[in-house]
Amino acid sequence: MSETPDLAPVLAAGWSLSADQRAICKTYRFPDFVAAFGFMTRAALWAEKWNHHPDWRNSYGLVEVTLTSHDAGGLTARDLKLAQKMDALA
Ligand SMILES: C[C@H](O)[C@H](O)[C@H]1CNC2=NC(N)=NC(=O)C2=N1
Repeated sequence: MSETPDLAPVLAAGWSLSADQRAICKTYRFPDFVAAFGFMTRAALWAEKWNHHPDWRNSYGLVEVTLTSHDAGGLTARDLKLAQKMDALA
């Protein structure tokens, strides 16, 4: 973790640390595809604005998100910031 972010707030919010500790993950569940994709669309606009993009998978109302800073090879404050934004948008 190059910028040694404080993970406590996002872990308390339901994110989990990957086994290699280089990413945080969370699964969101929405009532249907439109709600899930609406969330993804709102999150995508923030991701693009901040030039920090999620790795994610969607299946109907489910959105599995992994956040890591590929350029840093691990977690940075950018992941925490996007995680908190995604929670606010969900
Ligand atoms: C060229 C551009 O700045 C990079 O590809 C950005 C874009 N979004 C990114 N998102 C994430 N999560 N990690 C990165 O390293 C990253 N790099």
